[in-house]
Amino acid sequence: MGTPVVTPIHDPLIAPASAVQVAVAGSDVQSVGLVHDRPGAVSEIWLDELALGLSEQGWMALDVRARLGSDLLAALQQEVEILDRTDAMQRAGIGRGNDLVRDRSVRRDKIAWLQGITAPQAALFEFFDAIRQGLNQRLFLGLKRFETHYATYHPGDFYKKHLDSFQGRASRVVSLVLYLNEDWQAAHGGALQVFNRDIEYEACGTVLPEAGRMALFMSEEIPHEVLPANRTRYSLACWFRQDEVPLPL
Ligand SMILES: O=C(O)CCC(=O)C(=O)O
Ligand SMILES: [Fe+2]
Repeated sequence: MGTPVVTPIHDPLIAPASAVQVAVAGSDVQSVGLVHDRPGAVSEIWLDELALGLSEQGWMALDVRARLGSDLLAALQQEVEILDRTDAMQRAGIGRGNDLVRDRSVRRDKIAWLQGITAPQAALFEFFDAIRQGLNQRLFLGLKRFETHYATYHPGDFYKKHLDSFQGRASRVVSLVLYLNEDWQAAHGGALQVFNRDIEYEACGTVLPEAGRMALFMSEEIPHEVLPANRTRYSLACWFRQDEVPLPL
């Protein structure tokens, strides 16, 4: 069952310095192009499901391959592979500012923040913003924006059990992880282990990082862990935030 200790994790230092402000307060009433351009990508019924999963269980795993399309998934996969191969990804840290700790006993992944500038990223950002608006309309979370980074876990890499946000910080409120690995088998390790929000040492779900799988959970409530991978593991993490500008914790 692993260690019963939950390590609350601050935001990483390598904050998106030029984070794209994708949302402007009050813009929730506007509809998102994606909803109209690609019917079915983000439907009202699907958003209802997400809101229900988050409010009832605090987390859920689902398949979004058909919603995003295989071409977009493949394009994102290609981007992260290139970033990884060209050493453009930086070792992820824990904490912010002077408190940053690159503690390799806690997490070993490498990350690169997305700016939403390339065509695949722009399409993805549209998808994320439709989710942000849909959750706001249903759960009144007041999510102002999101930030997102690619992550690579090389063989042996892991991320120990943690929470993505401290309770009451009103920073990261909802976490989303999208996986980008074709043909991922259980034997490859690297699963996301999700723990019960009330009984922190009780594992309540496992998500294999197969391309098109998506995990969604409440950042302050759901302890989770990335088990050691024994094959390179690509993913994309996104946090929906209540604060408008990144403030030091
Ligand atoms: O990649 C995953 O499955 C989860 C990553 C994670 O927990 C994080 O980046 O905070
Ligand atoms: Fe996390």
